[in-house]
Amino acid sequence: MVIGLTGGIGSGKTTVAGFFKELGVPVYIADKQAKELMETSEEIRQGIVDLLGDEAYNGKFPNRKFIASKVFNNTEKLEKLNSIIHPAVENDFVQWKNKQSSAYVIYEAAILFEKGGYKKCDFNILVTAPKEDRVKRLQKRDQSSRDEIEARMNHQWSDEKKSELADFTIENTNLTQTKEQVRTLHRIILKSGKNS
Ligand SMILES: CC(C)(COP(=O)(O)OP(=O)(O)OC[C@H]1O[C@@H](n2cnc3c(N)ncnc32)[C@H](O)[C@@H]1O)[C@@H](O)C(=O)NCCC(=O)NCCS
Ligand SMILES: Nc1ncnc2c1ncn2[C@@H]1O[C@H](COP(=O)(O)OP(=O)(O)OP(=O)(O)O)[C@@H](O)[C@H]1O
Repeated sequence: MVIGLTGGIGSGKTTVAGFFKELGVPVYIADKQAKELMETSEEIRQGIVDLLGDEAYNGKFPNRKFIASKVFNNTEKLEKLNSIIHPAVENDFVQWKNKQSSAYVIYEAAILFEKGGYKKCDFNILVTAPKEDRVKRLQKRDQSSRDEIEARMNHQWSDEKKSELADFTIENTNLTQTKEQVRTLHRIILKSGKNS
């Protein structure tokens, strides 16, 4: 069974994924794997250089700040970048999933709904948090500017739109309450797996 986990930038999806991991659930973080594939796949490197120019890479390492500056204010380029990276991430996930022997796994991806990945998941969890909380968290975590954060938010659906597709929504403001909701969800998912 695959449980999709998503949420807007800074909502706390990776934090929630960590709570599932503490319960022994295998977790696949799409962002993290995308980063790894960008460093190891020559096909991806060449595709990005063809799209954005030689400045996109320093040797085998992507220049993430440069790439971000080129795509988060250019929908066409972002879509092209996604088309280069996402298929490789999806293929990598399937190979990883086939090696897991647990009752279910978590697939954490920032744009699960936007890109349709939720249709391949048995249940989908949305993590939300007030926009200002998210902006403050990211300014603290990444020293990002408000403009940089909002440029990314502009390429992500609103929480309202995502919540129409989510099977469960975690309002992640208080970490203790969030952790309790994860425990509850864990018990429900295990029980649902027993009946199927
Ligand atoms: C443009 C890149 C190089 C910027 O890297 P950087 O280290 O600055 O950001 P990072 O990858 O950590 O992303 C931070 C957050 O930005 C948002 N974000 C990332 N990619 C996208 C996207 N394609 N669409 C909308 N939001 C995105 C997410 O909320 C993500 O959690 C990187 O985001 C990227 O390659 N994105 C395209 C591939 C992708 O979609 N990756 C994420 C899921 S597989
Ligand atoms: N409820 C909370 N209260 C305070 N800080 C939080 C809370 N949840 C998460 N954080 C912090 O906010 C930051 C963003 O959280 P996290 O990385 O889990 O979000 P994310 O949705 O995965 O972000 P991104 O889309 O950038 O990957 C982190 O520094 C995290 O420690």
